[in-house]
Amino acid sequence: MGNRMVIALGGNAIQLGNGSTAAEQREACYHTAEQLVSIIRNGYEIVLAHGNGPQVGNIILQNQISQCEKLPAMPLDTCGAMSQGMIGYWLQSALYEVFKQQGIEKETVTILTQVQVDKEDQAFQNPTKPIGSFYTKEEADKLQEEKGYTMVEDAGRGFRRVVASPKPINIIEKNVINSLLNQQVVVVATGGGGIPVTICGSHLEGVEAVIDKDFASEKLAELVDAETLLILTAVEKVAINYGKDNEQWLSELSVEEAEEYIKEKHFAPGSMLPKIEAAITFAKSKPGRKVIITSLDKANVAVEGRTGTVISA
Ligand SMILES: Nc1ncnc2c1ncn2[C@@H]1O[C@H](COP(=O)(O)OP(=O)(O)O)[C@@H](O)[C@H]1O
Ligand SMILES: NC(=O)OP(=O)(O)O
Repeated sequence: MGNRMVIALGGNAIQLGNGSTAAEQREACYHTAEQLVSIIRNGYEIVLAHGNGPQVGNIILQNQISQCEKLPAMPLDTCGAMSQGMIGYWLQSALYEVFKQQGIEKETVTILTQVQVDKEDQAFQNPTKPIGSFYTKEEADKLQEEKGYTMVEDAGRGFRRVVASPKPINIIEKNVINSLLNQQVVVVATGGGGIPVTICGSHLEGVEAVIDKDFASEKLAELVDAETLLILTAVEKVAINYGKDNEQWLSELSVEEAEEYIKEKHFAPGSMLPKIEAAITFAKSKPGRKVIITSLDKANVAVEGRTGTVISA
């Protein structure tokens, strides 16, 4: 098996600030493709995973605004599938262009990915995953009353809808993803954490949830036997005492240290915490596996070992 890497793209790889038009998000994806090209050129077998929080929330809203008898709103699993197709298209198109410009003979394909979850997962009783736009308190109260949404305050930035976020158990399309990697194809997979499904006999049942993309990327990295999980976000390194006077940026983090820092609450739930939890799971899953957390613009330098936070057993 070659040198495999799963790259989990954070929100800013697809959407910069509030730029939510197709042109603006395509521009962000093009920038992402430019940042990743030298890693791809260096011979890694790459799977790109990505989030979908803002996009799936917007698809749901578009569905509801246009809803009428002849245009029924689609359920959340189907909206998740739409977001995978849309973002996969933008990434495929951006990589096609950058490969052509740089004379790289590679193809990219997006796999619509279904991810198995447990229907008894406690997450269904306690929705925690913020999706879509931010609202004022008054707007949030109205949505809660009219649509029955659960709305919560999100890190001082306003109110957002939260949905269930069960843990990924298995990736239904793992074999085809592995085959494509063996053929040196760049694969976009498990977008938006994957489409959550439960297995009911011979039937896959889509469920109303959004899986965390860091946990899904970790599962994917295990199932394709990757050596590295590269988590790209908005910060160059992980910090302890983040945002405080005694903030300390970390270059290396052992699993034991990470577990201790979680207990001391150094990582914000819903943002850095799932990345660290995913990193611990992956680093523990097999000797030699490591996770790098860094920013999109430092991805190359971090893969060369010159920045980022490396988490290993
Ligand atoms: N301990 C920490 N160290 C570094 N960043 C942290 C920490 N705790 C919270 N963060 C915040 O978490 C953000 C990453 O989470 P988020 O924006 O949700 O991820 P994503 O890039 O996957 O969309 C960082 O940009 C940073 O603002
Ligand atoms: N599905 C998911 O985790 O998306 P975000 O990373 O955009 O929140």
